[in-house]
Amino acid sequence: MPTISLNLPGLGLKARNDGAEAQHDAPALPRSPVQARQLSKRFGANTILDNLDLDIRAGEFVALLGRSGSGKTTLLRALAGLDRISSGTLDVPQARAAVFQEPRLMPWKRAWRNVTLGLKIEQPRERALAALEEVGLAHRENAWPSTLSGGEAQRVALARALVREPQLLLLDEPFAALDALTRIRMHQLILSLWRQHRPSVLLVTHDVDEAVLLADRVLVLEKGRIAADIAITQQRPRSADAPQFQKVRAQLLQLLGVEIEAPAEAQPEPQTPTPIIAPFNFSNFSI
Ligand SMILES: Nc1ncnc2c1ncn2[C@@H]1O[C@H](COP(=O)(O)OP(=O)(O)OP(=O)(O)O)[C@@H](O)[C@H]1O
Repeated sequence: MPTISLNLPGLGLKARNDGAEAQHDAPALPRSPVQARQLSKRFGANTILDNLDLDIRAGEFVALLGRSGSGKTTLLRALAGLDRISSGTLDVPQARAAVFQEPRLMPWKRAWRNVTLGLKIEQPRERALAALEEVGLAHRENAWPSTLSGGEAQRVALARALVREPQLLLLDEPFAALDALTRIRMHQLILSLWRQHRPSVLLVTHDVDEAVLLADRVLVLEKGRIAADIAITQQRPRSADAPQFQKVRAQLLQLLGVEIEAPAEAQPEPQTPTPIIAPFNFSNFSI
């Protein structure tokens, strides 16, 4: 007689129809909304993603690091449904939205119209305004994209993502083109929006500090697969000066192939006077 297993989530019960006793297991975890199995992506003869497995849990903030050309954007585009995968399986929520390095606003549409662009929804203006309000830009609803600063334009792009009420928010280096101060403000904004709406987030970044500052988990992509998966347990708000932060940063830099010299004070005293070289400053270090 064939065995049919019926998983009853949350009960840890397996019902079988083969007469055997029901087993009591550990409670089943809810299924991850993002699941990639044996996912491969090839461009011609080049295999960029190679039988990659990935899970992102509901409401989880995951950052993805990797050397240039390792396939981060390729993975993000596959998750966004912008590119087809070559083989494997990929489950993603229908409600997903992406924000890229450049805001990609239509220059001939006012800010609020950019927010609801392509959406068939009731009361689009009110919905756009509410989303702009969330990113602190309600007062610029009628602005043309050319009159917005880089940070403002990126916030309109975020509002455009929010209005779609995504279960999965894909961020491809959205802060990379911004000045340092605006980037700090954007970090705060993205965390507060994430707390409020709790989508699953995948943030592609080159900035190790940004990854450790924001994410629950940092992944490193290498040779087409997830080569490292590091949980960040430090409580938010996180300080880059905390030993915990520095330890993870050093670990990630090492995984990314960045040689780190021991801090100057750990070096033995030189016998003869040597020119003073400022210690390497890790803050905002990016690859
Ligand atoms: N449409 C395409 N056709 C052919 N090759 C592509 C295409 N898109 C990406 N690639 C190649 O796939 C590889 C990975 O590119 P991808 O942009 O995903 O890397 P990345 O990790 O995001 O890089 P970076 O950090 O520099 O942005 C690169 O070698 C790139 O040239």
